[in-house]
Amino acid sequence: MEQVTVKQNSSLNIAGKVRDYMMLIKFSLSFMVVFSAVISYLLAPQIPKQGWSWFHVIMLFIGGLLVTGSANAVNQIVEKDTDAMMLRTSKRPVASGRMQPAEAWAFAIITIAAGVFILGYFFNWLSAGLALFSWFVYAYMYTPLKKVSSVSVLLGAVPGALPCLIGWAAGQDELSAGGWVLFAIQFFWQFPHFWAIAWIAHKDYSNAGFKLMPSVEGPTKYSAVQSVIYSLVLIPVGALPYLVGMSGMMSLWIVLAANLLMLWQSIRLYREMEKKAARRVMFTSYIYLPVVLLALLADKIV
Ligand code: HEM
Ligand SMILES: CC(C)=CCC/C(C)=C/CC/C(C)=C/COP(=O)(O)OP(=O)(O)O
Repeated sequence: MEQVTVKQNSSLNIAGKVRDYMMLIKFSLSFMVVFSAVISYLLAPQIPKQGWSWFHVIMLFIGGLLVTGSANAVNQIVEKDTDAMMLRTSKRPVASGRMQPAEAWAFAIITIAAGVFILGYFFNWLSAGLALFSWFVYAYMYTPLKKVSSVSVLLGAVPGALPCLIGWAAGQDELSAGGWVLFAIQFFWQFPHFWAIAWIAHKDYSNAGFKLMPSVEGPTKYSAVQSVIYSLVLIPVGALPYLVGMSGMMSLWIVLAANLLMLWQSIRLYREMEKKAARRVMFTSYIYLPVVLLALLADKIV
């Protein structure tokens, strides 16, 4: 009997540890961040010419996940006290005390080193350097600035959009127009994405002393109109891949439809001014990015 409980406990501990590390790297968010880098890599013109391999796709995914995971681990160490004050983040491993900061630091240092090496060795040092820069801006500039001013969101959108340029650079070994176009789409997308989340969690954020929405009062008409404006900006920006010759008519219409949906949901938020409407914008933002990126890739393959 004793033997069985020891075995059960150890498998429970392992499962708990895995769950903690998945939370430490914010797996779902990091997965999407790296997904955007991989699609950008496959969209780089060099790739079909050189031919692409599953090995390189997997190595880019692993390298990107290590770098992004490290960035999120540093973020959660730095924000452990404020994470503990918010319902949404209080169960995170470092904030809850299940994981010591020293362990999270060890993870963050090993993963950033491994991630940058993988990108540099299997792709090029341009993409590796960009990833390190993105890691630094997110962990050491955006994160500390969050409690100072909502300008932090503008700053955070840079590392948030850089995965597109990192993926492009991994394929092209240069920062050409296509990479910047993908960067621009992901850059502007982040504002309606995040402000919808901040709208829903405004009370949580204020309790922890964060000022992240366009207006200090949080969910106001001014904040809602910002989402409408950025959703409007996404319409011409979303046409850029077609205008620079990266994609065709099929994705042009799909991206336009996705942009109009984002705009419609933002307008409904402006009209209704309720959490329900903010939730619609948030879920639309989750669907928007994969739809747009996959449409651009499909246009290239088909
Ligand atoms: C200024 C930039 C951004 C900010 C401030 C931001 C903020 C957030 C926050 C606070 C959440 C909620 C996480 C949770 O539920 O605990 C979230 C969720 C998410 N974000 Fe963003 N985000 C940004 C950029 C991005 C980028 C660049 C991507 C991907 C390319 C992304 C993808 C996601 C995904 C997939 C989720 C859902 C994760 C989940 O449900 O656990 N976000 N974001
Ligand atoms: C390649 C590379 C290193 C990319 C940068 C990493 C990265 C995770 C970018 C996402 C952008 C972002 C600001 C997320 C929100 O973090 P948050 O701290 O506001 O979220 P939280 O409140 O849930 O902690």
